[in-house]
Amino acid sequence: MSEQKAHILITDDEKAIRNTLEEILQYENYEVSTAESGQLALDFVGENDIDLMFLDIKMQGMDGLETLKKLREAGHEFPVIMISGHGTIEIAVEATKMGAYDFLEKPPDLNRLLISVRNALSQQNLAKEYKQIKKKLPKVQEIIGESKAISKIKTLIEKVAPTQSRVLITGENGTGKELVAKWIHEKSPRSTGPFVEVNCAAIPSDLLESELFGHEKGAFTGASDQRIGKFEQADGGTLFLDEIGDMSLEAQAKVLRALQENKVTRVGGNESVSVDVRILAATNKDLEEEIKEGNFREDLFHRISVIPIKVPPLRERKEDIPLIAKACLNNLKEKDISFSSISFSDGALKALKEKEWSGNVRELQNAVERLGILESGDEITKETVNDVLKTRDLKAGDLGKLADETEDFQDFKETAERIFLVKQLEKNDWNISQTAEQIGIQRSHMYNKMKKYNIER
Ligand SMILES: Nc1ncnc2c1ncn2[C@@H]1O[C@H](COP(=O)(O)OP(=O)(O)OP(=O)(O)O)[C@@H](O)[C@H]1O
Repeated sequence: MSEQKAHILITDDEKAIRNTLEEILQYENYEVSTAESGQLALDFVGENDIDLMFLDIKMQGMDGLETLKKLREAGHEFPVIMISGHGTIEIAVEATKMGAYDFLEKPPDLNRLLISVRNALSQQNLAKEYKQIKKKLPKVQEIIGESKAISKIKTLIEKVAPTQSRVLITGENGTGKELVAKWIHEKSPRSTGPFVEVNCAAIPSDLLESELFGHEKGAFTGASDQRIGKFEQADGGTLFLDEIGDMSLEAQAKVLRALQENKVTRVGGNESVSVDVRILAATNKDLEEEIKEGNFREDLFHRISVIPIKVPPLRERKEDIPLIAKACLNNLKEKDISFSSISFSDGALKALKEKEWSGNVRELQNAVERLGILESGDEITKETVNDVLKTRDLKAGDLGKLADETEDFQDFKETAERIFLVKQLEKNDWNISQTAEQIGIQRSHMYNKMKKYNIER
């Protein structure tokens, strides 16, 4: 936007003022519109782009301050210069509090008015530029780590991202598979298109088909409207099929057909729709093993795993643990000022490195947050790490040890309960309903307990 072409709206119920301002501003080569009431101004900015508004304070009907309030409530962020013949300091202060850029008294002094306009517009330009730059900055969390394994993955991402190849990302839970998928999208020519994720394990198999391919109105009970599926949503971008190893054989057959034909048919529909989608998939299962057991289609496996990327667990790249822990703490500091002065002692970082992180980076992230909250000083010490993470490391066989170490009955009961629940969930391959049924509690109760004890897969 060049300053000369800026569009200014003058809102004043006095015709003489509107005309004077219009003349001055048009002479300066601005595009000028006028409104004779607050309501008309609100209507106008709802339909037109403007860069600056002059707003009279005392008007019939909705006054200037109320109009300003409504503008801000509606999300309009352009600068507003208030004008008034009855200027008092109090009103000026109130207007400024509500986000007015400046306050001019009638009749406005020409020089003061033009300076205010120029300053307001250049500030507006800067704000717009800032927003654009921010939009262009990658929104994806950086992949932290300098281990050989992570460096290799970063190089691989650079190589495969610009291609159309399908990538299968494997690795344990919480290792960063989704993060890798996001970066492949971000660094690909499709980054301006959508990145759409489907967690195949979280959607019941009878609904997965409609989730992926959409449905026509009335296709099944409950399909009250037509809905487009994830394949169509991802048109021009990337579709990330997370936990693909958990997809039913029926859904696998349909996905295979969609991949072969680059077309999808909505559930209950007759016509197929062409889609331009790049597929990335991830799983924590060994798909070759699943094929042997008849749970995964070999033909689909070959289609999706043109480029395999294996993300190793944290225990195989221990040197990355301190780096990731520090990055997690920095992220927390950005989000929450109460963490701003906390840091790790060298001993604490070393202690973190020695822990078993079966939940990988996700577990480490949660642990760092817990440590940040529970540390009473400014430095997270080795002692706090060992203390806070102690119960987490206890295995079922350590109950005797736990009883020895715990003095408080409530503490003991809760820790034992946590160990029991994790064990049962593991036994049931983290199927929450199944676990709840097996141990004889309600599913909602199970969810509450998992939340209480911060249990995650
Ligand atoms: N190398 C890394 N650097 C920084 N953050 C990471 C790294 N790896 C993973 N993370 C973060 O850890 C969390 C878990 O990662 P992500 O969801 O990608 O794992 P995942 O393997 O897809 O997990 P799941 O199998 O449970 O779906 C995310 O918040 C992610 O941003």
